Amino acid sequence: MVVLKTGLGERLISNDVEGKAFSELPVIDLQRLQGTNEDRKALAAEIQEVGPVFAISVERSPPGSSAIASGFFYISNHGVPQDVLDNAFGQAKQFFSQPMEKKLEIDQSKGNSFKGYVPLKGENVDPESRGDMHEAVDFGPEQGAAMSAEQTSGNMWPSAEDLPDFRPAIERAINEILALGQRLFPLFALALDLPEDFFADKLKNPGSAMRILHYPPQYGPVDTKEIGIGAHTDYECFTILAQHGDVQALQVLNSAGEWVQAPPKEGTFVLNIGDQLQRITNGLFKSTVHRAINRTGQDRMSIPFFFGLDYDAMLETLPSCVSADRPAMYEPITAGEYVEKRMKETYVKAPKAEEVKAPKAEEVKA
Ligand SMILES: O=C(O)CCC(=O)C(=O)O
Ligand SMILES: [Fe+2]
Repeated sequence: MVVLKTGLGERLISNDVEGKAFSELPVIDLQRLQGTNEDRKALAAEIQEVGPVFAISVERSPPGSSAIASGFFYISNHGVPQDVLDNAFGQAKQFFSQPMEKKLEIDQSKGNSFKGYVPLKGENVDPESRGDMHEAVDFGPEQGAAMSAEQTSGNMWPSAEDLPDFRPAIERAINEILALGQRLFPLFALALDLPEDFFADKLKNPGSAMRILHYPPQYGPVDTKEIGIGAHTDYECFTILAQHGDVQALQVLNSAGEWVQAPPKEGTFVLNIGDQLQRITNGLFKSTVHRAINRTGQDRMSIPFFFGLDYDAMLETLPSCVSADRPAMYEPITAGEYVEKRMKETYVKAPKAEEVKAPKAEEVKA
């Protein structure tokens, strides 16, 4: 076991690379989201239940804590049409297949809002690691807010001459998944025994981002300090993750500190809880530690959508999550300030990226 430092404290993790085989991880069927109040309450109860069964965290919990939901499940019947995701992945493949100089036309360092292209090893989510073995391109909702006065909200798009269908496909995916996040949030309110619309005034313009990731395969012995994406928690309230095809790479930390595989499941997204929900619930909802290692020999793509509160909303501990033996653990901070701080930590530690190349199978074998 080794200690992982996350943005919200330390967690113990095993240093096994392969991870435990996939065993029953919960699938929550969202069909009933459109149903009666009773249907939605029953769904919220399912979200409460995944906590104790799939307690992800072995973090040193405060006295008297009991995780309501520790944060990792699949969602089915989510209402995002499959063709929206297929088109987004199709366009993503075309984007990543371009020559490096084309991709660097929208290099993230050209803007100041964490949007645009990030080459292999251009970021590093785990401070103990040496850079993540993926390339990525980041976008936000077109009408999105900036995280802080220092920043803009602007997206950078590849040229319409090179990739004419890219922007419409990606914007459609952003809009659909953003709307799914808005539909899901009331369930989390219900799971906290709050009125469904409790968070509505903090979700007028959710501080959100959608990434498209490409993980080249890694061969031979894999150093856990140089994997697809190092062990980390996400910064927002929850992440809605689409995985492309049938390529297994995502691993989630279970309560024993072991890595459990989370393979793609047709027609589902993976949903994991992030730091903002952990903060406002005073740790009742756990921000799930996860990572990705692509050892399949195939290229992998995924699209995480990070759904957070409005950047100007205050992350304040809910009074119902505080008690005499469970004092508030986190200082109030705006959602934008929190995400910006975590993003800056992620990018500054990465090595300079220009010349990092994915290893080829034959080079490793030689
Ligand atoms: O690609 C994946 O499966 C996970 C991506 C991820 O954890 C992230 O971008 O935060
Ligand atoms: Fe993540």
